[in-house]
Amino acid sequence: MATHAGGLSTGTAAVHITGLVRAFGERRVLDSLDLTIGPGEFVALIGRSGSGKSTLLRVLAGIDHGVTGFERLDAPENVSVVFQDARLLPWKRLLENVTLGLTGPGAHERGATALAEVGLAGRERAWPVELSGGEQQRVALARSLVREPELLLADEPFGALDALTRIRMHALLRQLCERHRPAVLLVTHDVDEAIALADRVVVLDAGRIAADQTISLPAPRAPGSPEYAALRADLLTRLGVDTDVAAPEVKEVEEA
Ligand SMILES: Nc1ncnc2c1ncn2[C@@H]1O[C@H](COP(=O)(O)OP(=O)(O)OP(=O)(O)O)[C@@H](O)[C@H]1O
Repeated sequence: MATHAGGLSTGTAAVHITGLVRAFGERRVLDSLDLTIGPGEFVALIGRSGSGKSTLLRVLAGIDHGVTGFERLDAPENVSVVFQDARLLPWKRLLENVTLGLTGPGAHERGATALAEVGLAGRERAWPVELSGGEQQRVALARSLVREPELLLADEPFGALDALTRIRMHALLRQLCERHRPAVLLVTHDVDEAIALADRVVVLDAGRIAADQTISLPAPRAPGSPEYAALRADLLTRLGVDTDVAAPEVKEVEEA
């Protein structure tokens, strides 16, 4: 991508954006946006529908080439993206899906190891159609991480999964990120998902980062503690949600 500096060295930020503008016609969806993500840092991006989350992700992924302007736009060249749907090639076996485009020696072994890391050891020769939605997303994660990206971009990766599978995927993603240490930008609508996973939660509003909250709660971050409830309520308020309606379970905890 022409606007990417690429190839940042260790110790500098994985992502460094200042003054980013992305307009569609007259409408500035991203408006002088500033954001920095450190190496290995896990940042969750939340914001109202249409606030520009996916647009920002597409810019960083190099998929959106229509950036209107910026002062600085540094992102690594080695970026992997995971979407809500796994986007596996149905005519290729799992191992081929994971290793597609991989060059260098040991691609086969690296792919098999990645599949094992996501709990799919021995399924290398299976076809995507034989897998559940959650299993397909595991393959998508393996395909992303086998490339050892400096930056992992994830756009609602668990949005189509049932609640139980989503919780399992949270644990898996956290574990994989601790092992591979990519910088992560996770777009999510789910405030609880953001708090469960991220080192920082940033809120996108009116084209800019309106809030940037470091999450210092100890793991596992189960809802229930007053600190969790306060953080959740604060983030929901920033999203314009009435927290009295949105968090009945928090009220019950407080009343108990
Ligand atoms: N190619 C395009 N042409 C015109 N407008 C666009 C285009 N892509 C996005 N937009 C507009 O930019 C705004 C931001 O879209 P984007 O998909 O980034 O929002 P989002 O925060 O990811 O939304 P959601 O949470 O609903 O997925 C929306 O109003 C959308 O209509």
